Amino acid sequence: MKVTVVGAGAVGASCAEYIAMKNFCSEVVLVDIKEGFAEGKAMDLMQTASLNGFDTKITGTTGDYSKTAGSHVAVITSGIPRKPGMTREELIGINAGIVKDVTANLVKHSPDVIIIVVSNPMDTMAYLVHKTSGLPKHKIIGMGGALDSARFKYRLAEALESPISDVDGMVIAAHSDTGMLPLLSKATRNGVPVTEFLDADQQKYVIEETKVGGATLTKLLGTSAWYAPGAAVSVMVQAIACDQKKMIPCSLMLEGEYNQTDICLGVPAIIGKNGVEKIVNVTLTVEEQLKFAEAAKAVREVNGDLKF
Ligand SMILES: O=C(O)C[C@H](O)C(=O)O
Repeated sequence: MKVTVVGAGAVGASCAEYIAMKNFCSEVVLVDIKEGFAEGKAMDLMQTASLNGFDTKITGTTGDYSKTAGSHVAVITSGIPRKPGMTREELIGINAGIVKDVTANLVKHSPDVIIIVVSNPMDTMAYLVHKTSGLPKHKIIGMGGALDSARFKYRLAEALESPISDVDGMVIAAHSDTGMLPLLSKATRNGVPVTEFLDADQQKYVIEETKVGGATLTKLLGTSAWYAPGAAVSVMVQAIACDQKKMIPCSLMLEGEYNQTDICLGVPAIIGKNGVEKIVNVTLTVEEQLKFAEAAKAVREVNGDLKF
């Protein structure tokens, strides 16, 4: 299994590192436009191989996409991250052009590739890849839900004062500060609804902190996060590489599911060797349905700024 990660910045390098550490891929190719940067990151990571006990070969290239030929999966992290005070949506002007070019280069050299989109605004960038790549829809997956769900579980465990391994929960809808929909109604602590443990204020805290999870880190770090995004990507790539049929919330092109059409939004899906094996229809409460529709409206407005 050959995986390409485009963008060797903090997020891309973190993706490559976690993928390699899990030792399920033969090769990871890092691509960057900054001269020598991807090669340097690849070499540094390879020098951890004997220390960390992995056999994945990591190589780097400065923009030579011929080196990515035959990739089964490609991860797009390219573009600029947000700065404190910015929304993800504000990045569309610069990132759309970059994501479009990267997609064309990837598909040219790996026509059967499965693309995982990380660049922001992620739901809109995933939509752009659908509109420009020519790939079938099961091969384009936006990374947001896996990350947002991990942040939800972190906040749930914090409020419950429980180990994270006791907690399960999922975030769907948009990967944005306002459009995320943490499904509190379905979150559990060892099978028991978390609503039986948390009062209204605690529930509100968990939901609000989850939604601004990325913004909180951006404020603390001065740029956006990388460890959890990298780990989330590695879980998705592993689900594909090992045909795990794992249920992961991802930003997918909807054609009627959740009452939406022609839009990429976060929904639970079974991820396996073909990419998206199946979208899972979860019954939402009326309030959740309304929030999902509101998130869709906002993403649609951002999508309207795209030029193909
Ligand atoms: O928050 C960001 O801008 C980056 C990423 O989408 C994240 O959620 O960490």
